[in-house]
Amino acid sequence: MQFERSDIPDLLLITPKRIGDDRGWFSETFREDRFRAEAGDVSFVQHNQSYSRAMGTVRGLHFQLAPKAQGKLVRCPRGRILDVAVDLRSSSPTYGRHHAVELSAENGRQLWIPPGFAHGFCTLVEDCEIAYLVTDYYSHEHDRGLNWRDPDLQIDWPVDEADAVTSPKDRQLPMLRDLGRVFD
Ligand SMILES: Cc1cn([C@H]2C[C@H](O)[C@@H](COP(=O)(O)OP(=O)(O)O[C@H]3O[C@H](C)C(=O)[C@H](O)[C@H]3O)O2)c(=O)[nH]c1=O
Repeated sequence: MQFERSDIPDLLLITPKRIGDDRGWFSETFREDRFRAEAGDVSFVQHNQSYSRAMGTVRGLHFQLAPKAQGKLVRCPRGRILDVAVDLRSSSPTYGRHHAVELSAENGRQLWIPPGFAHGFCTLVEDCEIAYLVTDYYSHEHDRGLNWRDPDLQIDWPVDEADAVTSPKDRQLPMLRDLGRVFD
């Protein structure tokens, strides 16, 4: 299992090893000891999975406010997505900056996104699933978001607004400049 630091401190890219044989391969996709050695004192309480039918589906950019802020360990066991995390920590030197990475069933890569970030993704093929561990329970009351189309974020999405499949909720999310201070 390989851990790589990204250009945004605290965001980690994880590539589990695959042990191949005549049947296929086996991979340890999570080990608490290795993960905590790299990410610190993190524990997970919920596991999520979502399926997106169409290529060009955009979910996000979402986060939960404190005290229900969530860290997320994201993987794509089916299909291929562009996964994006935006730093919303007001005290961070990389506030407002994002990291985008392709996660896929083929590359087996995972992205660790600590609390303090907005998270979203765009599907690159049809029939995609993402599966992710989170460090706090879902709370509708604390659920917030940032508009994926915000030009200030300078995210190079592989789909334009007219062709993207999005939820009504996501289409009405605020721009970063209107978000205010959400994380210290
Ligand atoms: C996140 C969540 C949602 N729900 C319910 C709420 C709605 O009735 C339904 C769909 O929720 P939503 O439209 O928020 O799902 P996504 O657009 O996939 O949102 C997620 O996708 C982005 C990329 C994320 O990082 C977050 O985990 C999460 O915001 O599932 C639950 O019951 N539990 C949950 O943990």
